[in-house]
Parts: sequence; structure tokens; C-alpha cells
Amino acid sequence: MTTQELVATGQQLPVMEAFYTIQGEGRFTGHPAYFIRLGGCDVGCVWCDVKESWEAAKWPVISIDEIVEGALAYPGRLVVITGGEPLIYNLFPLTQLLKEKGFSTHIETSGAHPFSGEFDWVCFSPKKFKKPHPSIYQVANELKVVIYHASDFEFAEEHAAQVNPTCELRLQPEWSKADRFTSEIIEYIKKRPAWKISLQTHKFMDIP
Ligand SMILES: C[S@@+](CC[C@H](N)C(=O)[O-])C[C@H]1O[C@@H](n2cnc3c(N)ncnc32)[C@H](O)[C@@H]1O
Ligand SMILES: Nc1nc2[nH]cc(C(=O)O)c2c(=O)[nH]1
Ligand code: SF4
Ligand SMILES: [Mg+2]
Repeated sequence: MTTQELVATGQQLPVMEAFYTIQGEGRFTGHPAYFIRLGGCDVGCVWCDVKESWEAAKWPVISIDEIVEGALAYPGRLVVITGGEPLIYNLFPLTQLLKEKGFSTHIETSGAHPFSGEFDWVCFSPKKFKKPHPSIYQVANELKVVIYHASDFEFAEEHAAQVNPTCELRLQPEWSKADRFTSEIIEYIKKRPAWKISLQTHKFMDIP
């Protein structure tokens, strides 16, 4: 099979970077985790904090065995698959192998492509720049909406109305606008306790 075919089946994937760190955001903030950052994203968020990930062709294509071997080198058994936009790819082969090896599998996604993979935790962060695929709403365990503009609160509510009732709801200040929006998020949540705040705590700790 050609590399292109192996990527299409999910046996090989473009990996921008992989690193063992502390989950900085959302429900699992503070948990040690191995991050696998896949290359490629077609969503185009103006405030994306990892724009260098967007072009898939820039990154080496690696077999899922080699990816999992990298994760096995560390004592933690929680893997977070992120990107880029990881759902561009078929994530069944990688997540099945990770689960076989005893990992909990989490994903960070905009939901802009059809859902794939076996995940223990799905963090869905919808974007105005590319509409989510309908398949994400039933599987999202956590809705994490980035607040960059006053209109993003309404956008957050529109998505909260579409996810499962058990889905946890979080608002996360966009990093460069945190001065302005953190206090607004706090006041918003105090009035609407269905929501929680998520901060990018790894940036405060100055870790990857
Ligand atoms: C870089 S994205 C990669 C995964 C996927 N493409 C997504 O957007 O969910 C990982 C997380 O970081 C969030 N994020 C990206 N840039 C951010 C910024 N400047 N401030 C706050 N959160 C940001 C995204 O919304 C997402 O929840
Ligand atoms: N420490 C740490 N936590 C994170 N949570 C989500 C991240 C991401 O970029 O997907 C991220 C990241 O890049 N670093
Ligand atoms: S969807 Fe995620 S990776 Fe893609 S541009 Fe937006 S924040 Fe960045
Ligand atoms: Mg990040």
C-alpha cells in the first residue's frame, strides 16, 4: 500500500509532536497524559494556538505501532489525541491499539469531521469557522467553548442545546483575550451554574 492509502486506513498518521505532560484543560486538568498531536487542520481558527499544525504534509507519517511505542515509554496510561484536527483521520486503528495496551483514550476535537475511534473521553470544542459534523453531538462527554468575542456566549448555548444532557459544559477564555473575558466568564457562570470554567493551566505552568 502507498503511504496515502495507509493514512486513509488509519494505519499510519502524520504526527507533528508527541509529549508527556499534564493535561492543562477541561475535565482532566492536572492529570499526567501523553499527547499525540496529529498534523493537518482545515478549520482555520484566527486565534489557534498551534497554527504550525495546519499543513499535514509538513509532518512525518508514522505507523500506529511506533506511535503507541512512544506512549508506552512513560508510566502514565492516559493518552490525549489532539492536533491539528484529529478527526480528519480514521482513528479506529490507533485507538484500538492504545486500548489493547491498556490506555485510556481521550480526544480534543472541533468535531468538524465525522467521528471515528474508541474513546473514553471526547472533548468537543466547536468552532464558528467550520461547522461541526452531526456525529459529534451524541458522543461528546465535554463541550469546551473558547470565548474570544462577546457573541461566543450565545454560540456556546446553541451547542449546549444540542449535546447529550450528561455532557459537561465549559467555557475557556481565548488566551490573548483572557484579561477581558475571564471576569465575564466568571460572572456568566455564577448566573448559569450548568457551566464551569476551563483555563489553559499548562500555559500558566509554562509546560507543553
Ligand atoms: C489546538 S486545539 C486541537 C484540537 C482541535 N482542533 C480543537 O480545536 O478542538 C486544542 C484545544 O485548544 C483550544 N484552543 C486553541 N487555541 C486556543 C487559544 N488561543 N486560547 C484558548 N484555547 C485555545 C481549542 O479550542 C481546543 O479545545
Ligand atoms: N498541557 C497541555 N494540555 C492540553 N490540553 C489540550 C491541549 C491541546 O493542544 O489539545 C493541550 C496542550 O497542548 N498541552
Ligand atoms: S480547529 Fe483546533 S487546530 Fe484547527 S485551527 Fe481551530 S483550534 Fe486550531
Ligand atoms: Mg494546546
